[in-house]
Amino acid sequence: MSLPIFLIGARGCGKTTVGEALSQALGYAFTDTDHHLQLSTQRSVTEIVETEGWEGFRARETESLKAVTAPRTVIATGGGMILAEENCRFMQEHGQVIWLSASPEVLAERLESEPEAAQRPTLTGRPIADEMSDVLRERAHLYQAAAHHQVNAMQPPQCVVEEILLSLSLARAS
Ligand SMILES: Nc1ncnc2c1ncn2[C@@H]1O[C@H](COP(=O)(O)OP(=O)(O)O)[C@@H](O)[C@H]1O
Ligand SMILES: O=C(O)C1=C[C@@H](OP(=O)(O)O)[C@@H](O)[C@H](O)C1
Ligand SMILES: [Mg+2]
Repeated sequence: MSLPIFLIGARGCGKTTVGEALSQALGYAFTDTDHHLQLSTQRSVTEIVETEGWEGFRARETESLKAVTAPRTVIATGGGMILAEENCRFMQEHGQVIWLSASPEVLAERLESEPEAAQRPTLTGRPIADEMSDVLRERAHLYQAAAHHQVNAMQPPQCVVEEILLSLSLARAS
């Protein structure tokens, strides 16, 4: 199988961390839509949002998704990639879509210990634990609908990788 693999899920679920490890396990390239955006614009997510608003960032995110999609590539997407129907359709049509699922409590704990403010400007203006509850309430059904497979992201990264590999090989066998 050489189709791209798209990792989706909320901020802090491990798309970037697990994506790198998964790409090594498969001998695939690794790319991250936010990193691509930062490199191509020479600006951080926070800077883009400050100058162009979330609307501007979301339009650029869609372009970034299309630009990085290639065979034998693991693609870590930004947490809001599923907000546009167009992005969901594109990922479903071009590859395998994996949702890294985690509770708001686990996500908030990870984000509090490593906020990476330049990558993650606030989405709601609320404290991080409340924000992650709000975000999951709004988006869980979108992650679910977009994904071919859901995996438990509340385990060590290498175990998440194993679970993804298992889902993909089961999908191949069926
Ligand atoms: N499976 C995991 N277990 C524990 N910590 C994790 C795990 N995955 C990611 N992290 C940590 O959570 C934070 C966010 O991870 P990251 O990969 O940037 O998530 P995302 O790209 O989904 O926002 C980082 O500090 C990372 O080290
Ligand atoms: O959830 C979101 O809307 C966002 C998540 C971020 O990516 P990560 O999920 O990699 O943190 C980044 O794309 C941007 O701050 C918006
Ligand atoms: Mg990321």
